[in-house]
Amino acid sequence: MAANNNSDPILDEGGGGGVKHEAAGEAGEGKGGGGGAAAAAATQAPAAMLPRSGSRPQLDLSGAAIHGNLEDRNPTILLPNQSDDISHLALDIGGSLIKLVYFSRHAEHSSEDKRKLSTKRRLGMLNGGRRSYPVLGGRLHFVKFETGKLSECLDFISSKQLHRGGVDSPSWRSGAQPDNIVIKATGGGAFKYADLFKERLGVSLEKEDEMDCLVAGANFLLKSIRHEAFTHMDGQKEYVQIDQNDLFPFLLVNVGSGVSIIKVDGHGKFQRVSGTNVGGGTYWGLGRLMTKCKSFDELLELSQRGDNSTIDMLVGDIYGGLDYSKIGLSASTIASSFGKTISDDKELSDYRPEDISLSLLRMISYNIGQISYLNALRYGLKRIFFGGFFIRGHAYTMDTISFAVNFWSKGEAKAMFLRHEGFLGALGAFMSYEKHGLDDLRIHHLVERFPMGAPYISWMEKFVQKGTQITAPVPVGFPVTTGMGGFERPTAKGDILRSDASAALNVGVLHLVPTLDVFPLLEDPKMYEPNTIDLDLNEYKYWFKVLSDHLSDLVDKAVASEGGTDDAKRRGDAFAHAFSAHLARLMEEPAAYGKFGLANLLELREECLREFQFVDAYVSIKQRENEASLAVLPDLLMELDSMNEEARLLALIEGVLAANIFDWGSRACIDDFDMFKKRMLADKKGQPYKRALLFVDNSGADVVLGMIPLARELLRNGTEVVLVANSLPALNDVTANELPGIVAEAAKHCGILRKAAEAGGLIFDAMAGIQDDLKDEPVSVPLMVVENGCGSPCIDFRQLILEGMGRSLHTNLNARFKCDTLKLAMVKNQRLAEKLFNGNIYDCICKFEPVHLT
Ligand SMILES: Nc1ncnc2c1ncn2[C@@H]1O[C@H](COP(=O)(O)OP(=O)(O)OP(=O)(O)O)[C@@H](O)[C@H]1O
Ligand SMILES: CC(C)(CO)[C@@H](O)C(=O)NCCC(=O)O
Ligand SMILES: [Mn+2]
Repeated sequence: MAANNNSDPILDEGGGGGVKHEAAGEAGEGKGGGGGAAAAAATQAPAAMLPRSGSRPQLDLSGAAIHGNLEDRNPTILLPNQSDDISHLALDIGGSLIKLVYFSRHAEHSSEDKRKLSTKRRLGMLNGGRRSYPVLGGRLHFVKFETGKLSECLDFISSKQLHRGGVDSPSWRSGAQPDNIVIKATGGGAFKYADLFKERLGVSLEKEDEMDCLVAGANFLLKSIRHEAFTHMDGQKEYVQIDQNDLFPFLLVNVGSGVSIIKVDGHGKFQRVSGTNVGGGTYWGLGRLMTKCKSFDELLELSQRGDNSTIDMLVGDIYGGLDYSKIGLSASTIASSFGKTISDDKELSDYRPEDISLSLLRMISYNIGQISYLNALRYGLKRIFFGGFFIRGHAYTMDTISFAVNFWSKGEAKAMFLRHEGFLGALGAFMSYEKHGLDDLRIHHLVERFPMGAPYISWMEKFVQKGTQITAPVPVGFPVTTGMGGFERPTAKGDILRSDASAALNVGVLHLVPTLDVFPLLEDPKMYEPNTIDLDLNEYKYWFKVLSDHLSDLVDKAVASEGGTDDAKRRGDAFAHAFSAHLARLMEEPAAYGKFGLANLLELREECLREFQFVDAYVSIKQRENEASLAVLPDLLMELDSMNEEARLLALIEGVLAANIFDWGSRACIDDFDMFKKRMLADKKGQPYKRALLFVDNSGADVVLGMIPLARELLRNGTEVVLVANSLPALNDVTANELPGIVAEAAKHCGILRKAAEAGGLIFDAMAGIQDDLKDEPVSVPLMVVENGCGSPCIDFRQLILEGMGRSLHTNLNARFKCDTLKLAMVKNQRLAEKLFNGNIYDCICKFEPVHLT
């Protein structure tokens, strides 16, 4: 039988089984599947399309008019009442920083030709004028500016035309000048700078209450963003699982320039119960005066090398080196911040700026923690969420606040932090646009695809210029907390303070993917975890090395796929820098972006490529492999047809697994083939599967000689087949756009495929004029193609556009479904084979999991 000779070009360790065995030395690593494919079959047909939310922006065609020359072939159509492209920007203008949240819709890729578009139309991917191509939904970006540099912010808005809905918006393209653009804004600056915005950008700021916005933003984040909240104690970050039904009440402490303390009882139900004027502005203000630091980050960084005992009066200083244990104070506890400076006969310049900064930071953080606790106590609250940019993701700040809360509450109350810490108000203002209908977003509608950080994406041009300056953050010491209310002096190991540029990597660009939903056939969506193995630090190191080793090869391919132009080279460089920065960031702190599995890591790379406008790095490689495989398909089909049914089924499964390399000593580490065969042969006796979902993986032999023949067998048995493929290119994975063309080619050699593809609307009269004998092929069940909503080598079933089973090794090996499931994969990674099965590279998995009817 035919060899399944292709492999994932980067991920598979062996560089491919069978014919194209490029020696195990090729460093790629496996996303797992040789066939890498899996099929799920349901005796009940699942719902074809998930319902869309009713409150999404609708296309408002009223008053539509042609704008420009009527003789043009494609004149711009002006939709004066189409508002959802406008409500794209919201601001929070605080005393120290301006925060922007803006939404960018993805335009159809200009490289997308008409043929592809018409394929999509046929596949129902264009939905009543609204794009449903998932990654085209849009993104939420987060950017901040110093309030003192307001004009930079205005330039940014203006250069991106954010106030007019972005450069892709109809109003921008048509050159229309809506005379009354209104932008939601909160924070004091919404009042203070309203005139300036009108003057410079011609926009009116619609003021939203600051506290309303803080609460709306916090509630939204806690409800919709996975791994948003975390605790930080003794240098350890831990994500908190938020129970949606048990979120309220909580205390929200926003540490901006000043501090607001709010008791939150529900959506829109809250009370500002306290505040303190000793906040972020105090630390930065006093710090600037006393240290001559030029930036907040510089001040924070200084603190990391500080020793506050030269400045603070400690309990031990007062008690002659002793603890005051009777009231629970250790000798190292600060008795009086800055107290030591009263007795020394010293000038400011005699103190180290490092020590000053640390004393200040401890004083203010501790104080905020303590006041927060007291307010929690007032209302009997156990959970305190801290936001605001004073936190700055800084380990020592968070540890100090947590320490104070923990110490004074005797462990009763918990301090938690938010990844989007400083953007609560801006997000709340953004949410207040009623018309955009984001209010009912559920957790899987907003996918933090990967956190490039706004500066990287939004100003790619800038990034490209500055790319080489972005260096991996340098670890520096951070103080470790000890018991009894005190902190020891900083030790050499520990956390880091990142430059502002790389700190932006902390916050992800949120992709709004309105059509995504949880796969309805998952047995238990709550318990579902796509990643088969946890990435501990060792695993991380291993994968980072693999990905780093492949980077230059990938860049070469990506640049070549864009014609090798200077522009492509520039983007290739920028991609390499950005991706390396992410890897470096994750190496230091694997949890920096929330819990991060292998699937996320691989997706990050794909997303990163797309950010730098590499649409499909493997396009020509995929084409070549498809053509080569299609050329041998007729022979394979003939060979298969000459076999008896049992032998054919085995050959088909082996075909998916590239089983010819069994000869080289590989074995099946999971082998449920006999069970599967039994079920399949029972098909014949009148209970064929109604529908099977085949999750296809690689282009070339994998899909053409593996999955398509398997699909054909199912069709022959009367089972409808849905080929589920990636929505966007990822490595050499076949995409939903490419599949119809491949199926049409394959159908030239096979009546079963042809009739089924016609029944499924995949091909129309493709064979008109071609005569062959279809008498033996009474198939009328359809063969269909759907996209899965993914653009990654792995699949997360919480984020799927349609039903299906998943790639079956790195992700989903352990996932359980409500339908019979067959997971087929070849383990093309020695490490994984050993870890999971005590097996070897090229071992195969044929895992059949029937649903046991009870
Ligand atoms: N790059 C930065 N520049 C200035 N301050 C920063 C920076 N990064 C973090 N900070 C800290 O964050 C604080 C501002 O936080 P935030 O943006 O949440 O408040 P704000 O909205 O400006 O203030 P307020 O809400 O009181 O009006 C600063 O006072 C400072 O302590
Ligand atoms: C005045 C605001 C609300 C402006 O954001 C903030 O800076 C703050 O809460 N300051 C503390 C004021 C107080 O309650 O003492
Ligand atoms: Mn603020």
